[in-house]
Amino acid sequence: MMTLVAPSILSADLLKLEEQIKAVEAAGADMIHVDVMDGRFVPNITMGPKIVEALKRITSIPCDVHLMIEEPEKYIDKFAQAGADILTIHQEASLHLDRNIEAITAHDIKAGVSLNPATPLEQIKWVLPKLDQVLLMSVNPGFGGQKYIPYVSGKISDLDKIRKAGKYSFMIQVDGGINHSNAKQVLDSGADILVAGSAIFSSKLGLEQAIKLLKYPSPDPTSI
Ligand SMILES: O=C(CO)[C@H](O)[C@H](O)COP(=O)(O)O
Ligand SMILES: [Co+2]
Repeated sequence: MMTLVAPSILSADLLKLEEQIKAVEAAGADMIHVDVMDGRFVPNITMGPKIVEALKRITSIPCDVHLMIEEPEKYIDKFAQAGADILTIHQEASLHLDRNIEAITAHDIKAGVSLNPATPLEQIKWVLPKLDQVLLMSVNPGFGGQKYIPYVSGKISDLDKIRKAGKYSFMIQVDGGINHSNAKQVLDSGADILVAGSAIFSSKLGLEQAIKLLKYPSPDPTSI
């Protein structure tokens, strides 16, 4: 399976957003990851549907919206109408997870569910057949630039085994602390989509090389 890369604009230069989005698209980014934070589910506040609407005017790659908000049911319609192509909600924030997934798919867009690092896979067992994407957080959500939590690699491979055993079609997206040194082992564990913010937008290598090295990671990062 081809590795997909989703640059998180949380780490982009907001004053150069259009230029940077076009640059990552040209460099081979597969989707744009938009981190929505409400200051309640996570201790940070970021962007809303207006950003999604604006992005849709300047890029043709899918808009992958990661909702880190309480009561996501209040905003599903708004983000879908703004143009989200993939809408991911957190299991921990969803009292009625199944109903929320149905609300997303009713818009004919892809539905994802995300789990915090310590949340067991068991929590989403029964909805796996309904999902297009499972987003495994590999940092505690809220901020870019944090360190990858090593035990998440075991969780990725457990989910990959569950996917194979159940013949499910969801993609496994991993988000948080992904860089050129750990990308290969995250992919080897079973991930399909790597979300990366600081490893792309804060890279000294430039956007193009930064994306290329995530898509085709070297087995020996010290050789980069
Ligand atoms: O959801 C997120 C944080 O909650 C971000 O997508 C993630 O942290 C990306 O940033 P980085 O690659 O710098 O860790
Ligand atoms: Co994210």
